Amino acid sequence: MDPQSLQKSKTFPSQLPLACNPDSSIVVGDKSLTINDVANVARNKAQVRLTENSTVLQGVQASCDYINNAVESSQPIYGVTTGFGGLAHIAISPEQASELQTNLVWLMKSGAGQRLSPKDVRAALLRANSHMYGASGIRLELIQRIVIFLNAGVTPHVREFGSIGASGDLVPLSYVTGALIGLDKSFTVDINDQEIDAPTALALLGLPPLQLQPKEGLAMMNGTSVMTGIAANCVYDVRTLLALTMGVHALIIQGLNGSNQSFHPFIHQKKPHPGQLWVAESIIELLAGSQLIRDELDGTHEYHGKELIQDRYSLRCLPQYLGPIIDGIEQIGKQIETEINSVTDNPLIDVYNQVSYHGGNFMGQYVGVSMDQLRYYIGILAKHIDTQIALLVTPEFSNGLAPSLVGNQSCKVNMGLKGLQISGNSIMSLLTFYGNSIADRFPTHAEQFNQNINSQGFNSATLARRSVEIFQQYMAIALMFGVQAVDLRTYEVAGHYDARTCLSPAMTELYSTVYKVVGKVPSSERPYIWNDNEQSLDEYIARISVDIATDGAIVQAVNQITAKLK
Ligand SMILES: O=C(O)/C=C/c1ccccc1
Repeated sequence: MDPQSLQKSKTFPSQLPLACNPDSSIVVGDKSLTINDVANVARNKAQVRLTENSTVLQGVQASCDYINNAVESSQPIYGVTTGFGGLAHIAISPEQASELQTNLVWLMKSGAGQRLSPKDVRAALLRANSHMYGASGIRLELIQRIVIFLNAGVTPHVREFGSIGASGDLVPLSYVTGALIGLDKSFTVDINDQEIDAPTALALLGLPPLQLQPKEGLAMMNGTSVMTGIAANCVYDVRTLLALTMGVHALIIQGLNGSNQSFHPFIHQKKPHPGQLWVAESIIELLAGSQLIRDELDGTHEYHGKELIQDRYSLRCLPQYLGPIIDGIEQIGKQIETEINSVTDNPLIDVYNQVSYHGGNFMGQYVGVSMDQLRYYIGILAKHIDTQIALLVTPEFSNGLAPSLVGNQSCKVNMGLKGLQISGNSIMSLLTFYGNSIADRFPTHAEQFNQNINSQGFNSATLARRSVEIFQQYMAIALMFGVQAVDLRTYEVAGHYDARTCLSPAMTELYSTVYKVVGKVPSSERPYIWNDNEQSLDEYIARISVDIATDGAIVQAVNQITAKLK
């Protein structure tokens, strides 16, 4: 077919009116979407609209025309005029081509376990982006429904188990598809934290139930969008957690009266890995102006014959340790963005040349392997912080801080942050355990041996989601240690506990916010924790971790660090 005629002759259903301001919308179908775009839609409810670019819209329609022609002329195309997977030898008549697609939704409605969070399902609805490439044979009307659901805050309920991540996320996406078309009352959605059935939701949106056409079930369900949506949200969260990790180290180094010398550019230019350079530069900025550190950037060595002349590795080698993690997470981000902007179903239609290709873009191996790596990185980030905390609480290594960072030492029953450390120790072990891989544990016999290699990408992503949530709890503990440590160090240096006067300016906002979130203000009289019986530390952990998980004030306090991460 002449591509020129494609552009001229096709007509398209008019766009449904959307309740949104098009200027601030995220446009799907024009350009590549970023992880930030996806997170913005998923968490901040940014509005979405489809491109009006006529070439793109014509491509979508042309892919449907291709499928319809193939069905009418009884051409054999996998999953359109044949059965699925290990049953792909079964011929399907044109009369049953539509029923085949609806049936796929029913047979894949076999998920188990809890529901995924609305923000992860919303991220998955960026499947619309994949369909706008015009290679899937799915009607614009169905793609528009995804956008309508997103903008109206209607989120299909999807279960946490059921995808091996090979033929994409068939089981999870069956729930999305069934809800979009209003197939049955057993498909349910969330609207404003309320559960309603999908047909009722469609009625509220003023939409009729939709009959799937040939290829449309496969196009909707045979892709990586759920694992990719979860992964995008996890990468977004981990960038925040990386920035907070830098903040925690900057507090702890000050608490330990560490030196800034090991971050000198001379050292890192001699081993110029991008991540290592970035960490060293950033830590120098985060420590600048502190009265709590040993300022040795000029090459002098403060030495009184008592302490080691140089810091222990968890401080001195911080850029070399964190560098590969920074670089690795940047690489993961790039891979997830490529996956977001990919067509991940099968077969794919080349409307320009009027052919279709059998392939396997639904294999979620990039997500599986990258989320394995993400969890591994989270584990070793936590282990590093755990080591720093061990230095803080042990007088032999803390350069003069009270054991277990006890606040009021005159009260002998005070044991300080002992419980908090043990709680953190228990979480760190979990995080390193979650760092184990799952991509290599795939069943080799799945689906009549058709899916005999598979990615586990969905499981890897849901494990990453859990690992992120646990790390948020851990981060709350780490921040409490950092704040208590700088308060106690301030007392050593200045004879009072208000660290704002001695701390590096770059760290004062994070410091003050960790106070504010638990309803306290820094004071010269007392550190963050004074007597053990004056507060419930578990409530502090809960408040701080909720703030982190909801992009609250603590996250805003490290915005400048996050902005420098790619
Ligand atoms: O082999 C494929 O391309 C797809 C397999 C499959 C299996 C079951 C349902 C849908 C797709």
